Amino acid sequence: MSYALGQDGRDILSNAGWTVGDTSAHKTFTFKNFVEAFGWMTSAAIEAEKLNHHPEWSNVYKTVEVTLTTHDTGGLSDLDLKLAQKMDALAA
Ligand SMILES: C[C@H](O)[C@H](O)[C@H]1CNC2=NC(N)=NC(=O)C2=N1
Repeated sequence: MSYALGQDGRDILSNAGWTVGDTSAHKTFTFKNFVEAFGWMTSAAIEAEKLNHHPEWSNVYKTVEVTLTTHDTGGLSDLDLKLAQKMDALAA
């Protein structure tokens, strides 16, 4: 189950560097090199699977573009916030 993200949750994402739109949040993660980027994606994928909540993302060399949205609800949910916080912690 997930619930629509309120303004408080949207502010948390925004303050953490995510660009928050009506129905999604976006962030560009830049790493030292490809191995760091792909290693982070591997860790983030495991966390996503645990949450049963999956990112839209793409990788070019050391950059990973991430968009989070909840397809089931057609907008941002608490699961997007949870995954964003996991991703940020793993990148720190
Ligand atoms: C059946 C399964 O729970 C759903 O398809 C899950 C899987 N991962 C998901 N990931 C995302 N980002 N949004 C969803 O709505 C979603 N739904």
